[in-house]
Amino acid sequence: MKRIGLYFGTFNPIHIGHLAIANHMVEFTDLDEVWFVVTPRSPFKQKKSLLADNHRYQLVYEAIKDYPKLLVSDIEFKLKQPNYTVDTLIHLLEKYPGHSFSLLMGEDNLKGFHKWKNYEVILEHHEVYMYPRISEGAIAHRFEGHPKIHQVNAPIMEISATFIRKHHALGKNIRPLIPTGAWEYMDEMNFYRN
Ligand SMILES: Nc1ncnc2c1ncn2[C@@H]1O[C@H](COP(=O)(O)OP(=O)(O)OP(=O)(O)O)[C@@H](O)[C@H]1O
Ligand SMILES: O=C(O)c1ccc[n+]([C@@H]2O[C@H](COP(=O)([O-])O)[C@@H](O)[C@H]2O)c1
Repeated sequence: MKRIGLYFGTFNPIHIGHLAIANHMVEFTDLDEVWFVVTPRSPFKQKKSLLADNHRYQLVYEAIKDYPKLLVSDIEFKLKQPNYTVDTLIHLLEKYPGHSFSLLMGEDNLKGFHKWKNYEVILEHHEVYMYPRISEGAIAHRFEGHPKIHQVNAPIMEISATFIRKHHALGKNIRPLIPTGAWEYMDEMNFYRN
């Protein structure tokens, strides 16, 4: 049985913070692979300056192509929007009965996890690997010491895609924040210029 860690996100665009987390998880936990699941529409997010699904997918692909244990998935492209993780997990289990699927989640997202669709169902069937983020608020009591939620001491890199999009459009050099292959594609395609 292959142990897969799922890293859900819009990746608009992918940046070195995402890559560092995915790589840390696959190197320092029992996971065999991490799959970046590119989400067409996240339930709680506005569709602001969101690049087309295939372009965000390609950016992730370019960023991870030299990392054999990291993969990208388009499983959500054909599913109903907004994309609820519980529904995608059901789909993945049907498609890959021989794999086990865990979730990678930042501490910030765990703080809002009780608002996710059927989060109890997710926790019943899947492990969560939580990594630290600088954020406000507290983790809900019900998740503290939860047997399915594992804390991983991954490095904290406080970079956001919003910052990257904004400053790239203003003409700032944000190149070090984007993995090389993804940067080349983004630059060539003129993404987020205005
Ligand atoms: N610097 C970072 N370090 C670790 N995790 C991050 C970082 N930035 C975002 N994440 C997390 O990675 C996942 C995918 O990120 P996503 O692309 O959806 O959001 P984002 O990078 O915060 O983008 P935006 O600024 O457009 O909202 C989310 O769970 C998000 O919380
Ligand atoms: O299933 C849900 O109810 C749900 C609610 C919020 C977020 N998610 C997933 O978490 C991912 C990261 O969320 P966000 O809002 O930090 O970009 C997003 O791409 C979705 O796949 C899922």
